[in-house]
Amino acid sequence: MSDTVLTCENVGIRFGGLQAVKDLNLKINKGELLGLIGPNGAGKTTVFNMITGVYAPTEGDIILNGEKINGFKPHKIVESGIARTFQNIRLFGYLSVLDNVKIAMNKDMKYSILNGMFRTKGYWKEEFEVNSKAMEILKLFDLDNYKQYSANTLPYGQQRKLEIARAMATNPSLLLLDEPAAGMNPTETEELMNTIKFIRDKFGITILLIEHDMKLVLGICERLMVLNYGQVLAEGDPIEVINDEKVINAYLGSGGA
Ligand SMILES: Nc1ncnc2c1ncn2[C@@H]1O[C@H](COP(=O)(O)OP(=O)(O)OP(=O)(O)O)[C@@H](O)[C@H]1O
Repeated sequence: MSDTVLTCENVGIRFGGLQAVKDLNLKINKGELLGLIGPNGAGKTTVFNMITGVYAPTEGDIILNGEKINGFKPHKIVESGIARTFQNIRLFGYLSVLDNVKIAMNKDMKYSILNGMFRTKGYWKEEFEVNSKAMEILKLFDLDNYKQYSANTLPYGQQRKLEIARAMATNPSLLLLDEPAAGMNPTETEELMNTIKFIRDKFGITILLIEHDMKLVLGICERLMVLNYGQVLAEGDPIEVINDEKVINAYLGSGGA
């Protein structure tokens, strides 16, 4: 079996007259940590939106573990094994930390509405299992002590961590992180870097990451791809890529995004 988890073949998308992404060719191998960078408006989030089924590409194919997934609805993409976090935190703020993780595990639950209404033995058994699994995940992220807190009462860095924990609860083979360090202070960013490395090493999960924070990018990414005006400008070893003249010029041209 191939080690490739995700392939994008000549992927593109057009919004009216704007070609937001063009001829994207991308391969990510199992366990790889790949960074997707580029100036503001380069098309990075649009790539995530196509991979996760928010937008269907107007050109090309997206293949996950050998299966063509372009055109799948977002919930089907989650079932296929892709999880993501967003630029702006999207937690259920008034729900508990534990419930935020349990909701993400919904796709694994099998009990029917009737089982739930009448609180059958099957319901309690499944509820117990889901609870235990959610607690295990919270422990991994050092969030178990906050399980009863409303998500929106956690400090910012912990909320970002909870988002990743929630994404991991869907048991993905590919995790997409959209600017996970946005708004974090240096200590929180450092902790986040350790968390990302930890989940990659512990679960052998494949991670594609959009980030503007170069310390984080260079600290954890093994390979970088740079987008500019929707096209790949450079790709390869992170240090070589960020020293590439084309890349420097693209960032300077955008005001150093
Ligand atoms: N739904 C949409 N309709 C029209 N244009 C869109 C849509 N989504 C994105 N775009 C445009 O596509 C281009 C790429 O946007 P995108 O958000 O992917 O960039 P980005 O690299 O993620 O930027 P940033 O770093 O600022 O988040 C931009 O010109 C944007 O305005």
